[in-house]
Amino acid sequence: MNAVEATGVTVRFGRTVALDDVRISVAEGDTHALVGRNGAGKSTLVSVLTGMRAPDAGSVRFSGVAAPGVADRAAWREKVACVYQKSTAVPELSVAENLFLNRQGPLVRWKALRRRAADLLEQYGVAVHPDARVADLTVEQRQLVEIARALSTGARLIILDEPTAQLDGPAIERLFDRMRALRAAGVSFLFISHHLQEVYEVCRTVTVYRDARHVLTAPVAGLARAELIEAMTGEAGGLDVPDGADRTRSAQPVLELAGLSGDAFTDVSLTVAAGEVVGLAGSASSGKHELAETVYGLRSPSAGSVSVGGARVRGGDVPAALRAGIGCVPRDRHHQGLVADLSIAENASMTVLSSFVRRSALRAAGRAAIADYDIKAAGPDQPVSDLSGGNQQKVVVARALAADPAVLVLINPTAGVDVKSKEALLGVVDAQARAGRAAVVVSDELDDLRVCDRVLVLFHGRVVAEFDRSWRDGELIAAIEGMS
Ligand SMILES: Nc1ncnc2c1ncn2[C@@H]1O[C@H](COP(=O)(O)OP(=O)(O)OP(=O)(O)O)[C@@H](O)[C@H]1O
Repeated sequence: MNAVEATGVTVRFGRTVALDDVRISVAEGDTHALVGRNGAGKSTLVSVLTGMRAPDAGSVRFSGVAAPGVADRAAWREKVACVYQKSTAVPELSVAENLFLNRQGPLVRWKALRRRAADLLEQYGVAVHPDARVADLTVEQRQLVEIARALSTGARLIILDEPTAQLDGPAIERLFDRMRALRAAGVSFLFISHHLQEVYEVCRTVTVYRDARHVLTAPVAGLARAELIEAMTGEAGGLDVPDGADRTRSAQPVLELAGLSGDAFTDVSLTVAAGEVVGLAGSASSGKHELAETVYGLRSPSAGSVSVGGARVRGGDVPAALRAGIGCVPRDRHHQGLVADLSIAENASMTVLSSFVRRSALRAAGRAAIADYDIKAAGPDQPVSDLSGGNQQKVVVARALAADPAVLVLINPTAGVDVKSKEALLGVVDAQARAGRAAVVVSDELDDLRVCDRVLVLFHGRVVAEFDRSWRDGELIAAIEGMS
């Protein structure tokens, strides 16, 4: 029996066909991966499978029974739940309130509700207090609360949309252990990820979509990585992430941090030379994000200084950092990244907007960004809100580079970006370094760090290790986890 079976699904947005007669079936108790390049149609399928959007054609059945009508939200919640990268929980409410949101009757009996919440959390082994505010939970805790909520409404199919994007290594392992235990209890998962090694680690079956079409469904065991990538890209041949080993760098310092301290990090001194790429790695609590955000002016330092080309940059002032030549790819494209209603051309040129007098020049710059960064879009005038997540991320990178900054600070630059586009984005970082720019790459993705000349590891706010190019995966991971 299939937990869910969708057939002949077509979805159109104006002239864009997001899904073209696709199918998917997730067997009961299976963990089924859905992969594909940015814009392939994965999120659109999720919206159909969760009843958020009625397809233009096609049908969905859960355990052989036709799906409820789109308006009947409660009926959908009993069938399927999706844990998105961005939380759908209400941050100001408590865990207990979120667990029973839309479920308690007209009379809310708080004491009973709290007790039921405590029982439920215990049943699913979620170590979170029912009175805790959701805003105060970690990403991992929040995901577990959402999974417990889904299971308690009776849903036996859980969709995880890039669940590991914001988790560190140990939290990812804990999530996978939990998925395996739930699978043994008959829960089915549809797992969406751009990390193919995760697909191999936790999934049994994989489906590939390409350009809105179904291309392949196969057992994961026995499917070679090269075959999987070929199904996704339509091209034979592996991937080639540039490692920049042949890059030359000068001794000329560009970015200098002197005794920099701030939110969650202490006394960091670092010099990045022209043509050099420095990686910053560390767990979620290591302070690496706060350090990078202080460098590009989002946070104020409590001590120390940031200088570019010998000139000190005013702290806590993003426009001042930009004027000093520091371009950034921020952590969260939803909040600090893009203006959803503006076009690709406008967003990509935001850092240099005043230099465009003519609309045609702006559009030409937008067209160039689409070509350079491999953005799947209808054209430069398309609002970024219409783009898939990975394609929005590419616009953020294009924007950071438009002003031709002397220093690039990139936080998780390839988050949500498909394997093939990752190659292109890291190629851009490599090319920038070759052109004499300096770059700081903040990431735990080993592929992102391979483009770096050296990698600093932070632990509890301090630099605890430094690796040159010859690092091995195991030793870097051990240092990130504080075991070196
Ligand atoms: N609201 C919308 N209006 C117009 N086009 C849209 C809209 N939502 C999605 N699209 C288009 O539909 C196509 C499929 O997008 P979708 O978000 O499903 O891709 P995806 O496979 O999830 O990509 P990613 O890996 O980047 O998240 C894309 O071409 C996208 O631009």
